[in-house]
Amino acid sequence: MTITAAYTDLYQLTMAQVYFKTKPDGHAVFDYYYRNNPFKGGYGIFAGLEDILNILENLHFTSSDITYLEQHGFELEFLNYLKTFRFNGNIYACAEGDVVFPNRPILQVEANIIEAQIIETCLLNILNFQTLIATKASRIKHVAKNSLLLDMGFRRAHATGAYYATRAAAIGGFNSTSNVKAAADYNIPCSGTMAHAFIQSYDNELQAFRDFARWRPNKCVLLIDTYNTLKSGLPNAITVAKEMEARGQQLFAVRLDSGDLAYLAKQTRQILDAANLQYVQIVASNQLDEFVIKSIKEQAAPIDIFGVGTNLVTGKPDAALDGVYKLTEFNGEPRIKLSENQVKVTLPHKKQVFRLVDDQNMFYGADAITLHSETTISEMVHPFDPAKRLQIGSCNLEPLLQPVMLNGRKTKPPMSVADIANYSAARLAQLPEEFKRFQNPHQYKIGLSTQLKESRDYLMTKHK
Ligand SMILES: Nc1ncnc2c1ncn2[C@@H]1O[C@H](COP(=O)(O)OP(=O)(O)OP(=O)(O)O)[C@@H](O)[C@H]1O
Ligand SMILES: O=P(O)(O)OC[C@H]1O[C@H](OP(=O)(O)OP(=O)(O)O)[C@H](O)[C@@H]1O
Ligand SMILES: O=C(O)c1cccnc1
Repeated sequence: MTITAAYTDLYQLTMAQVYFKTKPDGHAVFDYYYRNNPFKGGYGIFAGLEDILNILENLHFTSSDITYLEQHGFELEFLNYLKTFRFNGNIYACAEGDVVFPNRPILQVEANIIEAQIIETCLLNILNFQTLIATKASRIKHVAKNSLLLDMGFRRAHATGAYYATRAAAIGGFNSTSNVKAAADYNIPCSGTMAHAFIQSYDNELQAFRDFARWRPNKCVLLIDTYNTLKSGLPNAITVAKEMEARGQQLFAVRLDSGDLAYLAKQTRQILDAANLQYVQIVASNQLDEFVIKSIKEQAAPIDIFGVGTNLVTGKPDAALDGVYKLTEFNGEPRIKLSENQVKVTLPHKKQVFRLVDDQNMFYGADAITLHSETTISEMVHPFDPAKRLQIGSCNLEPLLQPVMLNGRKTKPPMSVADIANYSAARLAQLPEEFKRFQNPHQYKIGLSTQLKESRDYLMTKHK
């Protein structure tokens, strides 16, 4: 499926037609943010930016999109407008791969209201999913430490989501993927082992391993649990490893895919070492996630590579990231959405988000939100408790929202997925450990500038 401008919800177009008729020059600012950290964790990893920018640069309605929309009662003048539709707006965003937190803008769209409205669905679709999966991947990376991570999720992903899941997983810290198409398009290392079917297709396991090693001498990984891991798979793999040595080759690894992975890894390591095969690595897979890998690591299992599928690419157990897109300014006037639930009251205005960084270059634990026109901030106030104030003092202030698209054109050359992943890891290293633990992580604070809070409070009173 090619993404065109029709990659949207119908109501965006229904609203767009009315904007076209009543306020065609309306100028809007929308915030993208999410409300809750995924996985009850302490942070998120922002991903999907480069993809959405590429989509926006080329966004248009095809003639078949227009023909389809004709059946939905859109009138001629609006359909003619859609024929030449392009996104010409500005986008300000956190860097892709950055560590992000709830209820503060991660990205802002500033554009003609028709354009800003039509792109909402696609933008949320791309950013919510990739941010969810990159966050999951970073949690898995956090516990896997120096072990390598292989994304095996293609077959279990929500259909074409696998493509973006693979990219997001790489941003979050996965080293390679089994997904050939995504690997090729995003220049992500591609790797893989073998399936049980291959071994089952032979009358005996040893011959299966021999043939596989013969035709795949480099990075050959033998799956050793089809019949009996320690009594059959491992001895047969050792036989083949020795035959490979005789040909001047090396078996790369064996894969464990069932049973007690820690116990089997320890036994396998011992037996391989005793056979002088210290270089043969151990891959483990089977319904892994960050909790199982953490436990396996605590058991000191000598696993070099973890293969992770379902739990990674589906973002289990969270079905989705709750990212939203809210109007904050129209024709230069601040706009608000009220809610019974204080946290859901939106923050008006085009804004800036400053990250506080201490003199050790670590994140201080709070982001400050200001009007876009404020270039610095010395004191921030809790969004709903005026008694809670923080003097910013000696912290450095990093303005997170930077122009990444101006007048519909990207402002920067693309970054490779590997560079985004390295940046993400460096940013995560600046986040203190208490925000990374899985159980009741510290809450990263949010503060408003006095001007922003006063304007927000005024609008709340005005609309009550
Ligand atoms: N040492 C371990 N510590 C913690 N969890 C483990 C350990 N070894 C395996 N697991 C996890 O326990 C679960 C075991 O799954 P399950 O009960 O289906 O067994 P299985 O070995 O997969 O059986 P099958 O032969 O049917 O494949 C998996 O999620 C696996 O990742
Ligand atoms: O994290 P997971 O969702 O478990 O993903 C990885 C699993 O996918 C494959 O199993 P599958 O049974 O599909 O094929 P196989 O014959 O290669 O084992 C692989 O062998 C792993 O067990
Ligand atoms: O390469 C593998 O071992 C692999 C790839 C996809 C799914 N399961 C395993």
